[in-house]
Amino acid sequence: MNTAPPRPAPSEAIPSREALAADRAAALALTPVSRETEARLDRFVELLWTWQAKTNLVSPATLPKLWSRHVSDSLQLLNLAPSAKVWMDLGSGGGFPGMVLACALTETPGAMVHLVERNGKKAGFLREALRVTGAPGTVHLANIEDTVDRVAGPIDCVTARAVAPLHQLIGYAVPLVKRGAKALFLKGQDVEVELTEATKYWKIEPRLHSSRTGGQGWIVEIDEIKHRNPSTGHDGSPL
Ligand SMILES: C[S@@+](CC[C@H](N)C(=O)[O-])C[C@H]1O[C@@H](n2cnc3c(N)ncnc32)[C@H](O)[C@@H]1O
Repeated sequence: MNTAPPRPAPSEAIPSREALAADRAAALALTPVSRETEARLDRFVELLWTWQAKTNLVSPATLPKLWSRHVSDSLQLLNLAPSAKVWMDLGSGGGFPGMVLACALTETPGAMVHLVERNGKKAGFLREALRVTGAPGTVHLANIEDTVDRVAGPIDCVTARAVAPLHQLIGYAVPLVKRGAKALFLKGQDVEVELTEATKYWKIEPRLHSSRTGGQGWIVEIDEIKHRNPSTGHDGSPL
């Protein structure tokens, strides 16, 4: 088990090794994975600690609960799409949920996670994370809008966390969902407000799942999307 001490910015509180280990244990009890996946996640988390000192990959305030707030939050998606092999994560940032999913799917034949990120430093981190973990993924250093239509082959599941309002995410996901993908969007406590806004533009029948990692989080699951008004743009906004 690796609980490498973090190298936080000077203003950040340094969590103790014990606190980090306890959070890791609690997270893995909530969302269990194989020993091999645990080892890959340890390598990923260690790399994230190292890079976090120079690139802001996650909110510093969440670092003491990195495993429960970020790793478990990502892993919980696997139960909602147990047979999905090819995933696309929009706006992957520091790798949540996409990089964690790639770590968990490494032993699954045919698995592939497309990580879409327009920030060069973060895309560099994601490439390095794929290298050190050996997880099956590919990084698209690009805008989501330019990528969703261009990736060939089937996508089973499209994900996003903390990237854009729901109506915009739905607009991004339309080409993928039309090709058969399931959308799983991690959202916070304002999910109802976001859903109300989204249904102005899109005909959807979302299923809402309460986050297993506690807090006020939700997962919005969508299998079908139709334009409510054909004269709307890619993100659902009026043309
Ligand atoms: C707040 S971060 C969240 C990162 C990660 N999903 C997470 O939950 O930790 C949002 C990320 O999405 C990326 N992003 C936002 N809009 C994007 C777009 N249109 N195309 C590509 N990347 C985008 C940003 O560069 C940033 O890294």
